[in-house]
Amino acid sequence: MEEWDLAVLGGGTAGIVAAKTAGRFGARVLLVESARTGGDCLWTGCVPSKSLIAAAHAAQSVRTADQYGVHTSPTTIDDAAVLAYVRSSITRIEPVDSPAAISAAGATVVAGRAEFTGPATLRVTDDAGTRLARFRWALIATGSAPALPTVPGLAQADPLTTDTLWDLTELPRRMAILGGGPIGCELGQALARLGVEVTLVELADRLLGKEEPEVGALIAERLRAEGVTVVTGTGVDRVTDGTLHLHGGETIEVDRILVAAGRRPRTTDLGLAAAGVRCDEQGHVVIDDRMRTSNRRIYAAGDVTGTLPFTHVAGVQGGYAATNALLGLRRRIDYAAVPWVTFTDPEVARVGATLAQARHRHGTRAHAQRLSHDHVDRAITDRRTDGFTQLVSGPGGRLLGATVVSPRAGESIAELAAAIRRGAKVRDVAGTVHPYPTYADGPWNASLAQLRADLTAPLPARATAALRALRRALHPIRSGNR
Ligand SMILES: Cc1cc2nc3c(=O)[nH]c(=O)nc-3n(C[C@H](O)[C@H](O)[C@H](O)COP(=O)(O)OP(=O)(O)OC[C@H]3O[C@@H](n4cnc5c(N)ncnc54)[C@H](O)[C@@H]3O)c2cc1C
Ligand SMILES: NC(=O)c1ccc[n+]([C@@H]2O[C@H](COP(=O)([O-])OP(=O)(O)OC[C@H]3O[C@@H](n4cnc5c(N)ncnc54)[C@H](O)[C@@H]3O)[C@@H](O)[C@H]2O)c1
Repeated sequence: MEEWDLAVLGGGTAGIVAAKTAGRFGARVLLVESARTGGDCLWTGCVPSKSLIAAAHAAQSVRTADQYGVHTSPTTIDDAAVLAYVRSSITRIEPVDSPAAISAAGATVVAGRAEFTGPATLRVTDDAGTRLARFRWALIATGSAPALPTVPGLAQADPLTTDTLWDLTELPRRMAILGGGPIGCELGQALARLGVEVTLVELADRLLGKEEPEVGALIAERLRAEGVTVVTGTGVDRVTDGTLHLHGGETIEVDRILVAAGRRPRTTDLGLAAAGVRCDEQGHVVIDDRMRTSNRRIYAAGDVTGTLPFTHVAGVQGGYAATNALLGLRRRIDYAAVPWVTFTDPEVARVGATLAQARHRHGTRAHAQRLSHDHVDRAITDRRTDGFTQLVSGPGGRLLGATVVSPRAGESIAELAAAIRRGAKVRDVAGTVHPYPTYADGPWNASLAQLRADLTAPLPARATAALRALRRALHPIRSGNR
């Protein structure tokens, strides 16, 4: 039977980073991938969606050029060319995630399905048959797949998911999207900008329910202004012949349905019971802060764990899991300082606690400083004052969380993540000089506003008055030119 230091199940971001890390340590590493290395991010997630968003952004820039005095002829969208552009981005990034690149880092890549047969053994099934392998450590990195809600008639309507959307050769004229989370909002806006008549249906009362409450309303308003029909607080009762029947009795006629209603972990048929690996009620593999499962030889990383389902988290978890297993280290992620971005326009960038979460923990000592981007010069020169920055602080002015809504908000959030990671205070952000005029003035101006507010509190105000009086006494104004 083959023997490996580390066996990796799944060749998405988590698996690839783990395999490359372990390979570079000189370990004997096996990576088994059942579909194509690169996983969700490369083939069906981040890369195609951000490319579609780039095309949609170009269309919108042309459409709104008039406001800057730039006059253009009506925009025409060439669906086939847009979709070819999306595929070209995948092709450009794919070599980094290819079997050749993973092998070059010292790991062995096998195309096949992996499943545990015991606490330290695997079965790998490929075209040639099955083989057994023994491992010292293993990493479960099998990711997640789109979840289909149980709506009568939905499955028969041949709904699209983000697994199949990218296979289209032309865009439908009318599309309903079920789910107003990051996928529904990002793709809903992009598809509408590319000429699709989009209806976005969200079961909950607001879009982007994990963000600060005002974010959902702001994004809904923006989507509506761009022609998207946004329906919140209602679901779909059934689907018949291209018609969605909503809870309230309203009907919507569409050509295609895109389901963006969350994801489920890929943990069935992995032999987890035989391996002694525990899952939670949703099927996510339960891990501790070192990414170890209930079987101490087996680690898990990425979407399959149900922690924060983002590529950057999957990669770091994969790298740390490999390091912890092979070198016996105790590397942990500081989840309170992990940022993420929803790539709508404006972007919604977030790190750490919302105000409600901070209040839950610190009561009235938690505080939010909010700044409208009406006060950010770059937003004014770009005519993009529709965003805001909110800094959430706790006892002693420590920064606990932040939300930035603006163009390029994703670029502004990293400094706030670094500040939270360092345990910095809002006044530390204020004390850092930022370049003018940038969208980073949002966080900076918010922190300065907080500092000004703090200085008007009774104690600092008295200290300032005392210092001012002392300085006046020491430096009297003299008459004449001496
Ligand atoms: C439309 C969309 C847009 C997104 N945009 C962003 C974004 O902008 N930024 C961001 O950070 N995140 C984004 N995400 C989330 C991101 O794609 C995921 O968090 C990330 O890809 C998870 O990586 P992973 O390695 O955990 O899983 P995956 O990438 O899903 O990889 C798992 C791999 O395991 C393989 N596998 C499964 N079972 C087996 C088995 N038994 N044996 C062998 N192989 C197996 C699968 O084929 C797959 O290749 C987006 C997701 C979607 C759907
Ligand atoms: N920019 C990014 O980082 C990015 C982009 C896209 C996706 N992702 C990740 O991918 C994952 C999946 O995204 P998602 O948007 O599918 O999931 P999600 O769970 O974040 O949102 C799904 C939404 O669908 C709604 N919903 C559920 N059932 C419904 C129904 N029957 N009808 C109408 N609405 C329904 C839910 O209330 C929820 O708001 C997320 O965890 C996200 O973090 C990240």
